[in-house]
Amino acid sequence: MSIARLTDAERAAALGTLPGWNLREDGLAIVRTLKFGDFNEAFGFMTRVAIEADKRDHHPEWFNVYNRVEITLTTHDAEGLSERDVALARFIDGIAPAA
Ligand SMILES: C[C@H](O)[C@H](O)[C@H]1CNC2=NC(N)=NC(=O)C2=N1
Repeated sequence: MSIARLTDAERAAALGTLPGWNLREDGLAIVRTLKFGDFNEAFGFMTRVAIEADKRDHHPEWFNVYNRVEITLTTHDAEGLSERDVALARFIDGIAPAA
């Protein structure tokens, strides 16, 4: 199933509503780094994201060391950013610790 890549205008509008996220250099993904108190908190968060991501069939690319989680969201099917990335970013923001 294919999904549309956001237009430049749609992408800019979405980023304006996602202050924690930055556009990757190539413009094809959004990224956010989160810090937690310790590994247990970080992995608990990752578990909640993983369960939701699997329900959505939309999965993050991520990297974890101890209390740090770097998340990249992109849509392979769209070869870039889609509304599914924006939706997952909003879910993540909803369970992320206050900055
Ligand atoms: C076959 C399967 O539905 C696809 O590979 C899904 C799974 N998870 C996915 N996750 C992300 N981030 N992008 C995708 O395009 C994607 N596609």
